[in-house]
Amino acid sequence: MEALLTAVNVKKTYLEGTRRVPVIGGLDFNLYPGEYVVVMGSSGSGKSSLLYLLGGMDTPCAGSIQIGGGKLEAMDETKRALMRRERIGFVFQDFNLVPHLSLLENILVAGYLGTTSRRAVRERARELMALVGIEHLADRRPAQTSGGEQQRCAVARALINDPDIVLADEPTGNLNGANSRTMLDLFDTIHGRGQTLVMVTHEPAAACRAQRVAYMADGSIEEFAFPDHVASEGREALLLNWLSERGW
Ligand SMILES: Nc1ncnc2c1ncn2[C@@H]1O[C@H](COP(=O)(O)OP(=O)(O)OP(=O)(O)O)[C@@H](O)[C@H]1O
Repeated sequence: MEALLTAVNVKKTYLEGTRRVPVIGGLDFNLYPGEYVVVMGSSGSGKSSLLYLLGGMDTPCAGSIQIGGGKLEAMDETKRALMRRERIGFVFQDFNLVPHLSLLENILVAGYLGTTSRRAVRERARELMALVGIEHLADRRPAQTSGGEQQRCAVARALINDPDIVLADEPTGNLNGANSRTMLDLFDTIHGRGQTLVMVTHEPAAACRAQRVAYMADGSIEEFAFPDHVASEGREALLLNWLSERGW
């Protein structure tokens, strides 16, 4: 099967004053259509940096990232913005909703940037609000809703342009246990509808929902795939064992 997204020998170095700080040092990664991949790694290992690079929100210092055959590094900012809008949905840990807009408006503005008619965007926004279970909160502003409801709105916003790939950066990091499970169930639903997912998480139990784990250490990736024959109860022990061998 052809990869939907390919990263080849990707490097990222940040400048801190005059000091160069290497974070990603020659990383390879493939994402196939319909996959659900989790990214793990210790704090500061570069998980968010990787997600920003994969989504075309930041550019690598070296190497190549291709989405659907298009090379991100060959695109100018306008083309990259178009690619992001059409192909990528991003869910942030801290929701990133516009405070003075209602939940519905937060979803609509992301859809109005595209070429779809406003009427079709409104219909889709209503459908997505129902999917994530916040249709009764359409007119509320973010501050008038709970963290879990805001994150569900952020997921609906990420889906409004029907992206090929949804990238989620610790989407349960600011949620309590019950809301976190609701969010993970929602990702299961989205994955079940055929969307390709990449989620950063620190939680092994959450990681067990995915098909494989990309573990970041020393600027590159090691991968763990859950064996098909292992029942869901056995997955966490296997993953924890694998992670502990890597000093997690
Ligand atoms: N814009 C930036 N400028 C300079 N350094 C940065 C920048 N963004 C990230 N870094 C540094 O790069 C390293 C990786 O950061 P990143 O946020 O990607 O890690 P992470 O694995 O997502 O961490 P966490 O789990 O704590 O969120 C960190 O040391 C961070 O301080």
